[in-house]
Amino acid sequence: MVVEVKGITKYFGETKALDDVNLRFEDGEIFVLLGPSGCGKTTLLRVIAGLLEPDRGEVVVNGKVVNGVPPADRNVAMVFQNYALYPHMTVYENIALNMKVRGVRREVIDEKVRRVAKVLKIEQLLFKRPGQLSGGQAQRVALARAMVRDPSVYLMDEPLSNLDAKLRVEARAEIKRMKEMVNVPIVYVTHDQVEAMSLGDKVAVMNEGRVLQVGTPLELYDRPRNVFVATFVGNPPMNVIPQIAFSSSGGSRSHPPWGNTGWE
Ligand SMILES: Nc1ncnc2c1ncn2[C@@H]1O[C@H](COP(=O)(O)OP(=O)(O)OP(=O)(O)O)[C@@H](O)[C@H]1O
Repeated sequence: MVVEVKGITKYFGETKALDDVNLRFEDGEIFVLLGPSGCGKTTLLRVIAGLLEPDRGEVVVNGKVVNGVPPADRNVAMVFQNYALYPHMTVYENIALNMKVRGVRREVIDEKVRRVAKVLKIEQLLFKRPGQLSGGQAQRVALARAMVRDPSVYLMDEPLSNLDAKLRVEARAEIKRMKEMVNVPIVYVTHDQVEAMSLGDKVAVMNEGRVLQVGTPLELYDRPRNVFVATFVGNPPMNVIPQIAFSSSGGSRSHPPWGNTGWE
């Protein structure tokens, strides 16, 4: 499965939430969208899911343009920060619901629910209700519910933000384990650069609706293309030292030493 976004631009009134975004998400990779609040990450996920139509550009799944295809027919699985589990159903019923609605046979449903419950270590929770679960357990149930669907792509919007630090580390390991099993792209939104660097196979750094750089965590860390990426990525953040710009030929200064800092 390959999911691509090509030249995606999206306005909300005067606000340009996305500005000519081009990305390619491939099988078996966790692709992190990293950027500050309001940079357009969630909007991009919603465009991929079909919950929003872009003003310009295309969403392409396995070579086919899916603009205009309703969300229900795009076969995407979304995992949000509020897990949106149905409180009146058991964990088992929550995980099984989508398959049940699609008319999957009961034996097949049972086999899938139990298999995924084993991977995510929630077998002992299957007959509890969401209100009886801790945040970490509820988060695993939400992941399990997404995993049984065999989607073309997983879209995850800060799914771990409600967890405490220790649980978050464990949950990241679970998402990595999940990646080994599902073999479709996982697009993962976060504003937390530690999460991005530890989870992402590839990371796109976004700001103000634009993608500033795409690379592996190491590439972004070692060779940031601009000051925004350099200061946003890495912990502790990189120090940026103003440099006086000289022209390369003739030794004459292109800027007075007290003036231009040499970077944007
Ligand atoms: N439904 C909407 N109506 C109007 N403006 C919107 C709407 N959704 C998003 N925006 C604006 O579009 C821009 C991008 O928002 P988006 O939610 O995609 O950012 P984000 O990077 O996901 O932020 P956060 O990390 O805070 O969720 C913001 O300026 C936001 O105010």
